[in-house]
Amino acid sequence: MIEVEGLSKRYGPVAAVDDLTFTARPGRVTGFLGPNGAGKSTTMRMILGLASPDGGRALVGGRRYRDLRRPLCEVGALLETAAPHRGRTGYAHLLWLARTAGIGPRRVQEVLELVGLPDAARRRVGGYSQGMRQRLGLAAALLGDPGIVILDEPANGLDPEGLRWLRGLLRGLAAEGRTVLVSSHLIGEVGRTADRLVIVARGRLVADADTAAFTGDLEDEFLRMTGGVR
Ligand SMILES: Nc1ncnc2c1ncn2[C@@H]1O[C@H](COP(=O)(O)OP(=O)(O)OP(=O)(O)O)[C@@H](O)[C@H]1O
Repeated sequence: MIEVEGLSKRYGPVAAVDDLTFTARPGRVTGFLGPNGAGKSTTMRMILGLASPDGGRALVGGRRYRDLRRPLCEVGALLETAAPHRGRTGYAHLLWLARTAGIGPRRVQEVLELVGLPDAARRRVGGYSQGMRQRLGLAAALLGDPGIVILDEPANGLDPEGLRWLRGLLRGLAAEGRTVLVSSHLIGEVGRTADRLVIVARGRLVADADTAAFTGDLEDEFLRMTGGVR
């Protein structure tokens, strides 16, 4: 479970996140949607202890991220900014991450297969396509077999086959009882996968409902809700 309660963060005059409250529950894919600059990445960074809130709090499994004893095994994250070293192979990158968390090499092989990268794993990351880098990032997020998965724009760089694969992966993770929070500015893509949609605009919550409750054209509703805030 991820609990965000009254979370706020300002950057100078910009209220990046403004009194935001929502919950992402286990066994569900929660889509975290909003236009560019809506505050999605800032929220995820605060959940992961990478930015400090000016107000409110974010809990993962009932605790603050920085209080987790084995963070990689409790919360897996894919962030847009977390780029692996280009000169390393995908395998070496994951092995290095695994070692920092006391995870064995067998799990590295497992996650590489899970994300469809076993052959590319011995090549240097610098030669990867954007889609392959996303898959490597997903492999890193899943390395510790975490019960909570937080993914910032995981669909970026994926081709249609990759998007279909990602949908299956996310549904599978939720079916295993994990909490899955996925940000996107692509409403159509997330609407096909998520059970629940949390929509933000200019740092504020504008909708928090089951996907099934959105009965009209999802894109029209999204644009209507996110266009006229304030
Ligand atoms: N480190 C920072 N310094 C200054 N302003 C920032 C910083 N990080 C984010 N912002 C600002 O906060 C607001 C929210 O940004 P954020 O990246 O969280 O949005 P987002 O919803 O993730 O957008 P996108 O879909 O484009 O990634 C934006 O106005 C952004 O310019």
